[in-house]
Amino acid sequence: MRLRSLTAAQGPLLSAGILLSLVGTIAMLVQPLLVAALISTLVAGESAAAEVIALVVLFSADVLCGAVGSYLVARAGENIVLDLRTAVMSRILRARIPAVSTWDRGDLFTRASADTSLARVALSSSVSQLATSVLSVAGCLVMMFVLDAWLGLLTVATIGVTSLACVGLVRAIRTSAVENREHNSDFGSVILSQLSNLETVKALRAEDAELGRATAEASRARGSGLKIARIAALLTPAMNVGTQLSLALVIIVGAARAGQGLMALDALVAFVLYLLYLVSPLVVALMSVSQFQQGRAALDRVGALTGLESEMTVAHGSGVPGRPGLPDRGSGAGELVRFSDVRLTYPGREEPALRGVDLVLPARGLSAIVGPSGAGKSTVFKVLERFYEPDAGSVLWRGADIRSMPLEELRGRMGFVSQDGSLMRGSVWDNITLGASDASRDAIWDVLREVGLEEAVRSLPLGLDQPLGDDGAGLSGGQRQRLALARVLIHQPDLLLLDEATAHLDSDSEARISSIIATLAESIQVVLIAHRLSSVVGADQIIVLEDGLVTGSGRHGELVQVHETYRRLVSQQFEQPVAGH
Ligand SMILES: Nc1ncnc2c1ncn2[C@@H]1O[C@H](COP(=O)(O)OP(=O)(O)OP(=O)(O)O)[C@@H](O)[C@H]1O
Repeated sequence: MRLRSLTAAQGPLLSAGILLSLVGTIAMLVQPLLVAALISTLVAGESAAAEVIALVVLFSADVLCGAVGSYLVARAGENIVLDLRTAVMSRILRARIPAVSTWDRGDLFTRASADTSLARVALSSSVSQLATSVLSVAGCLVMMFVLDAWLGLLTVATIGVTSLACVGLVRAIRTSAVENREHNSDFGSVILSQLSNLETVKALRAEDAELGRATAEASRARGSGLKIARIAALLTPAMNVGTQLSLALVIIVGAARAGQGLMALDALVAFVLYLLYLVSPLVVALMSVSQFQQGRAALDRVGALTGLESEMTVAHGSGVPGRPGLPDRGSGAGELVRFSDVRLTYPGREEPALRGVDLVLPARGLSAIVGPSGAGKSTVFKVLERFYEPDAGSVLWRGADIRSMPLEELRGRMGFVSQDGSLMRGSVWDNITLGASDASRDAIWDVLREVGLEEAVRSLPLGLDQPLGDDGAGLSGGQRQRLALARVLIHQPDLLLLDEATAHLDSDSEARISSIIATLAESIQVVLIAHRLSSVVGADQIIVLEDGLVTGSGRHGELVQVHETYRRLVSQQFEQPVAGH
């Protein structure tokens, strides 16, 4: 993401807007001169029609150019925000999982939403305001010196001292703006985590504590926001004092000079008009420098996301020989996946999650990975999906190293369903076509039928267009899981990975999903991670993972005979005494 090039793309629009605003400013600058000419003509008792017409034209040009110019600048600003947001989201969505997981989610959220919006101020409106106001100030000063150099010097001396004092205020605003962005971001992180865990907060009766946490963060943001407001509030009055002082001096000295015949009366009127015109652009110039500083603080935060490492940089051939592209479905001797001595330690962790895993998944059938909590079961899936790269060892897909394959195609051959199904905001249709935008209506109904959801979806008030909310609200837990299953089946995967996909379901829903899985396992490889061993006893292969190592594999009957940990897990689940007996 190159911020400069994003702004450069809007350069023509921004320049056109600034140019028009400048034309408007020039039209404004000429007005006092015309007023002076009008006065002299009237005093001389001549016709002032030409001056009046010229004044009307100038006023109209001032208004029209100013309005169109500021619209173009605003448009360029909105375009910059859009480009910036697209670039930021492309960075985030294409980043490597380990790179993203080092960031706080709320922080990423604020950078992508609020900070990109503030960046617009820095890149468009404040730049344009600065250009027009600096031109106005310079133009006014030049005209004032042309009218009367002594009065000009007097003005520069009084207003100059005030402006210098204000520059210090602007610097202080920048420091507070950086602090305020951080505080707002912290507040965003807190509310994001609270919104994602609203039910847990309620169940734990932690509303008051959480409200306290949110209020504390909001108060910190208010504190730094007020600090900015206090400094910014001083800017205009400080400038006003300078102007009033200068106005009083100009009128006194000007009147004296006019009395001595050193200055014409119409020139004095024009001078005073220029002085009045000078104040507002001067304040705007200072304010836009302060706004620019605030926008820069936001822009720096957005720019920091350029450091997110993209998956594209690790997607292909990390020094691993092998032809690119996915191997044919027939290759690999009926073997779909082979892990050989796979080792992985998560970034920032000392203990490895996988210590040399060896396993084989055939092209068809049902495999289960079982083992104690923290044994590394989910990590096996993460390695397969290439969310994390192993530190050592290799993973083969139909005989070819997965590092030599296009990431998109590799993931396209796998379907992954997590514990909660992770439905997205949107309709049933949006969820099923996620990553499969070209799926036909018939194909969608086919997969819904396959997972036994056709009736349920047809009975929804809006059918496929029924909005589901963030977590699929509107569907039962079992239906959500089946919808998540339908969403991956539409891609016709060769390998289905189910991470505790039935953990939250009642036995009826679990049985329905188990029967769907059994049917699928006749044609593809299905791998289950399951704590409930009842769902894996019929598996063709059960892999026992302990502390990052495969300590056994086989069918249920065999493992019960020979594997100590598996026997213990089975006895814990099937032979628990019933409460009260
Ligand atoms: N993103 C991560 N960053 C750092 N450590 C992690 C991460 N994910 C998992 N771990 C650690 O790696 C080890 C294996 O985790 P994993 O989730 O694979 O275990 P699991 O067998 O699936 O556990 P469970 O059955 O409880 O879900 C654990 O010690 C865990 O704390």
